[in-house]
Amino acid sequence: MRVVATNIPDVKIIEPEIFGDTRGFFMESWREDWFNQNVCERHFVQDNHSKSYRGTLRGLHYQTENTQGKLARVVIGEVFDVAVDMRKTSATFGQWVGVLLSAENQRQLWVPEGFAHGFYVTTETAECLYRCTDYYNPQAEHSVRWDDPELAIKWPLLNGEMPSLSVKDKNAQWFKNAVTF
Ligand SMILES: Cc1cn([C@H]2C[C@H](O)[C@@H](COP(=O)(O)OP(=O)(O)O[C@H]3O[C@@H](C)C(=O)[C@@H](O)[C@H]3O)O2)c(=O)[nH]c1=O
Repeated sequence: MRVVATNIPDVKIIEPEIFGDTRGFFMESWREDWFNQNVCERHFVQDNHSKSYRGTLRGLHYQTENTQGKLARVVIGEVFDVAVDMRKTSATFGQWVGVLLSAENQRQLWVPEGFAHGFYVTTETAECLYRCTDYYNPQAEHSVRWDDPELAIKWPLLNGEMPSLSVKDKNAQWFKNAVTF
C-alpha cells in the first residue's frame, strides 16, 4: 500500500498493492496497523455500501456531532469523489480535493473529520464502500450544495447534464450559510 498526497495535506489517497494472476487479483483493502502508521490513528466503527446509477451525485455531507472520518473506495464502476474542508480555522478552509475512484484503479480516499464528502457517478452503476470513524447521526447531518460557485468544484458532468440528486441534496445549504467546525 502507498499513500499519495493531495493539495489538502490532511486528505490522502491510498493505493493498495494489487497481486494479479490468471485467476484474477488479490489485495489487502484495509489494514488497521498500516493505516495507523501511515495515514493517522483512527478506529472505524461503521461500514457503508451504496449503489448508484450514472449521473447520480450524493453529497456534500457531514455531521457536526459524531463527526465522521471516511475511507472511501469503489468496487463496481467509477465515481468522482470529493472532500471539502469545512474547518474554519484551517489554512485550506473551503478548498476541495476530487479524485476518480474506480473498481479498476482501486484507489481509496481518506476524508478526515471536519470535511464534507460527496461523489458523482460516471459509469452505468457504481458501488461505493466507505468505513466511518463514528456512527450515523441524522440529527447532526448537514448537506452543502454541490454546485456552490464559492466552492467551484469541477465535477466531470456527463454531457454537461444536471446530476440526479436526493431531495435533501436539492435543498442543501450554500457554503457561506453552512455550519462549520
Ligand atoms: C448515511 C446513512 C443513511 N441511512 C439511511 C437513511 C436514509 O433512509 C437512507 C439513505 O440515506 P441518504 O440519502 O442520507 O444516503 P446518502 O445520500 O448516500 O448519504 C451518504 O452520502 C455520502 C456522500 C456520505 O458521505 C455518507 O456519509 C452519507 O451522508 O439510508 C442509514 O440508515 N445509515 C447511514 O449511515
